[in-house]
Amino acid sequence: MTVPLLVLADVSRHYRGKGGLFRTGEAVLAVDGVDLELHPGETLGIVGESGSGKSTLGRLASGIERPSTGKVAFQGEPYAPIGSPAWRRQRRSVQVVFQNPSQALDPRLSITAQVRGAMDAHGLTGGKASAGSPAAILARVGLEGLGRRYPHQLSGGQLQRAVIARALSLSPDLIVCDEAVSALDVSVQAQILNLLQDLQAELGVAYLFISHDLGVVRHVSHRIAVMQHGRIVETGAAGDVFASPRDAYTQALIAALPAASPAARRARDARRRLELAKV
Ligand SMILES: Nc1ncnc2c1ncn2[C@@H]1O[C@H](COP(=O)(O)OP(=O)(O)OP(=O)(O)O)[C@@H](O)[C@H]1O
Repeated sequence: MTVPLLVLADVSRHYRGKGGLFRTGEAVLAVDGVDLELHPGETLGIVGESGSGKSTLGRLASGIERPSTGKVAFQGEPYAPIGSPAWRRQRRSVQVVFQNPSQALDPRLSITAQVRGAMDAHGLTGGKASAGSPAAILARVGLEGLGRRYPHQLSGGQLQRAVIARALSLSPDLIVCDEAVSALDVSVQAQILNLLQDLQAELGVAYLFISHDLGVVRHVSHRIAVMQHGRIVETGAAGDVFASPRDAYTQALIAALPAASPAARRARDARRRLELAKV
């Protein structure tokens, strides 16, 4: 067994309720006693309905936010105080890809300038970059020849490729993908998911892959953790969780999935006919 890249031990995060200074709102327990481990080169999918705490978990896992209680360790160390030199090193190793790439990019800079800027900020340009030149990285993610373009000159899929390129330029060990393909058309989603998988095979990067879309998570994950009301209610190998979900909530999520292929649809229809015949 490899040493875990990321460990969350009994991690909780609460937020003070709405209501401002003079009115007391109820506190929200967004993440409630979560234990999980992520190994180098692995993809752990986090699924659950809206408000189940997935994004909060992603922020805790990436060190952007700190737990109210419990411990988060990345490469065996707790995240350093935000802004410290140690934190900057950790920030390089843990990258985050959010849902909306146009918000993540600077509209005033070309794509090449944004990748180079990220590398410069971490002292990775001038031959020190293991990921290669900005042009090589952009080519690797399918943006060859497009580096001089500005964000408004790219499609949604190309923008997300640019965000991935910027993350890759820092040679991260972990990329937290928070609904990274949710805003894209289904065919573009598939291209980006395939790109992420190819990059993992080549570079050994691990993903914490957060999505409300079970179909997408099934496609990319080695293991899956199912969240409900801030807690992990089920975790296991992706195939096992889908083939024989133990928790009633997971079963309901899977039952709500549209059958992916005509063969799967035919099998489901046949099961339904059998069930009807029993009545
Ligand atoms: N900064 C915050 N301040 C107050 N409450 C918050 C904050 N962030 C999240 N919450 C609350 O914590 C709970 C979990 O939210 P979170 O965004 O983590 O869930 P989610 O599963 O990612 O949902 P979605 O898929 O809709 O983004 C929700 O009740 C949310 O309103």
